[in-house]
Amino acid sequence: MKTIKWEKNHLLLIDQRKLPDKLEYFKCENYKDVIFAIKNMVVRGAPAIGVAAAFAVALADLANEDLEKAAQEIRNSRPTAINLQWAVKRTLSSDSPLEEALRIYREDMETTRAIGEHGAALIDDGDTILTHCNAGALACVDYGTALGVIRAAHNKGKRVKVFCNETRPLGQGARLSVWELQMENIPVKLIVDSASGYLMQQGEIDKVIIGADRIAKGGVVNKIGSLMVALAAKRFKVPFYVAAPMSTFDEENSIYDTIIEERGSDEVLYYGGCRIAPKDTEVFNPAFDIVPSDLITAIITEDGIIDPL
Ligand SMILES: CSC[C@@H](O)[C@@H](O)C(=O)COP(=O)(O)O
Repeated sequence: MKTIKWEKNHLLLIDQRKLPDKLEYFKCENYKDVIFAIKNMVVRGAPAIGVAAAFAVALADLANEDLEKAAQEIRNSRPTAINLQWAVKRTLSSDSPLEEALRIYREDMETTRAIGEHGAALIDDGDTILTHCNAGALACVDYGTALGVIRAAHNKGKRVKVFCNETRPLGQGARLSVWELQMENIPVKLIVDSASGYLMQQGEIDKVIIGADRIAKGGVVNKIGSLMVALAAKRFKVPFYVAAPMSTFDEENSIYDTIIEERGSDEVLYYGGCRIAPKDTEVFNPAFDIVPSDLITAIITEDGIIDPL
């Protein structure tokens, strides 16, 4: 299964808004369709957003659009995952944006497998692993980063079990990670986000593995709730790993310079289509948080396992 497919002159994206009930592709015929898909989370997850953005530049180029203007609009579609900026820069500075987008696409598949290989060495037979959000095949072209490590360990015959945080407000853990792991026959249990500290206190979790939207000096930015998981992991001495490609590294800025995306209030006010708070409730809905380096055991990349910056 591929999350992203290029077909001759258009892009197909698994429509992640519809999972787990329906597996459908969303067709992007021009760069504005891709921007819509990124903003509305048809496609989400840092590496997948990067690959989609690369094809958005390619689509703009094929349609003879003003490339600088299109690139700026694509860059602005979501602010936090640095893979998006990285992919736009690469395709824009290439002589053939389509060739470059296809290269980024192929590299993503190689990278996630290399992350899986390196990370699987850290997993012991019988481990129970906690993950947050979805850093799986659906967040990349395929295979995944954090879930790629789990997939690789499972494929090597290690018996692993997974707890998925549901990941409020949009439920990437419940809707996407559980779905992916079930398809791979990897034992998985869903928990509410606030249960993960209790599980660690009870000694039920051997390792935490999450993905990243940005890694820079000082720490890692990832889905809101990652910081609370990391704090509990430190308190209960559970190793806390981040799995991500080198394209997620921001070498120029401090992690505290990252723009943390704020999303709309309806994501919090409604649950499964039902309003769960009084009308006119004020909401603050940051989509990401910052895990400081001292809470991170190691970062798993395609180049090997490294210390946090
Ligand atoms: C390999 S994906 C890593 C991160 O991008 C992922 O954990 C995450 O935070 C995704 O957030 P999302 O808002 O769903 O795009």
